[in-house]
Amino acid sequence: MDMQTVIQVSSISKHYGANKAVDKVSFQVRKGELFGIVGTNGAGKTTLLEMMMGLRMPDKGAIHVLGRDVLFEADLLKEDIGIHLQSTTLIDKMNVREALELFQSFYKRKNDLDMIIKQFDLEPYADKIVKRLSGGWRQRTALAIALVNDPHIIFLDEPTTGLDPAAKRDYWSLLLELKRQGKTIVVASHDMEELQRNCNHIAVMRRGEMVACDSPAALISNLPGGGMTMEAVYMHYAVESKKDEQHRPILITDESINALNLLM
Ligand SMILES: Nc1ncnc2c1ncn2[C@@H]1O[C@H](COP(=O)(O)OP(=O)(O)OP(=O)(O)O)[C@@H](O)[C@H]1O
Repeated sequence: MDMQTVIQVSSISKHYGANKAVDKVSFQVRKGELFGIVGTNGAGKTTLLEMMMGLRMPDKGAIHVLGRDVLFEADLLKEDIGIHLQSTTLIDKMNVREALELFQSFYKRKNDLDMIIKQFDLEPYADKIVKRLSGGWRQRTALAIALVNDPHIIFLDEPTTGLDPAAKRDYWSLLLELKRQGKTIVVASHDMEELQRNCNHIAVMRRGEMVACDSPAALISNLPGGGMTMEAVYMHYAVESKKDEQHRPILITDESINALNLLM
């Protein structure tokens, strides 16, 4: 791992029975990068992200984040990373400031909350109940929460899902500002245009495998059939063709055996 590499993922796998949620995936993320992960639903993005955060353990392979071996030092790592809540249900009944204070109490290193509130333009909302905020402001609050421990790396799992285009754009400009401040950001997302514009590298997942990983420009220029956008890259690598589906192995599960027994 060279000086600039802050995440090193080495041939990690996580299988749930016969389902290869993540299969032999390797890549690295450098300091200050905005690193994107794309893939269809169920491609393994969340499993991959949560293994990097130390929330799920791989069956095989190794992950080093900020020089720590995640398999053995997940507790120590938590101090240095920011975790973005996928759902705000947990904090729905609190006001914005209370939610930030609660999450800050979990960490030893503490960022200045007033500064975070100001940076995110949350001043008018600080005393408002999270549940009553619009989707965009709730996601902004969730991002602010990810910063309460002044982390080096922020992990985000589809943070803009369900937001309108203006709120999405605002959210991405916040991410760019954090990148400018030197934060490393790893984000699973379906916002192809924003990913193309803003990411240094993007990993494309399909059925647990990483089928491509490069800069958006390289991914686009290496498209065999041509194409000008990340959307085309996504359609080429991430979306299964009818032919792939025909070759997909049939999983024999207890449920399918029971169903067959019922038919016979
Ligand atoms: N805890 C679990 N137990 C069993 N199977 C799981 C578990 N978590 C994920 N899976 C399976 O692993 C595969 C990858 O799931 P994962 O949630 O990582 O995909 P994803 O790309 O994040 O999808 P989405 O965009 O829908 O969140 C899916 O087939 C999913 O059903």
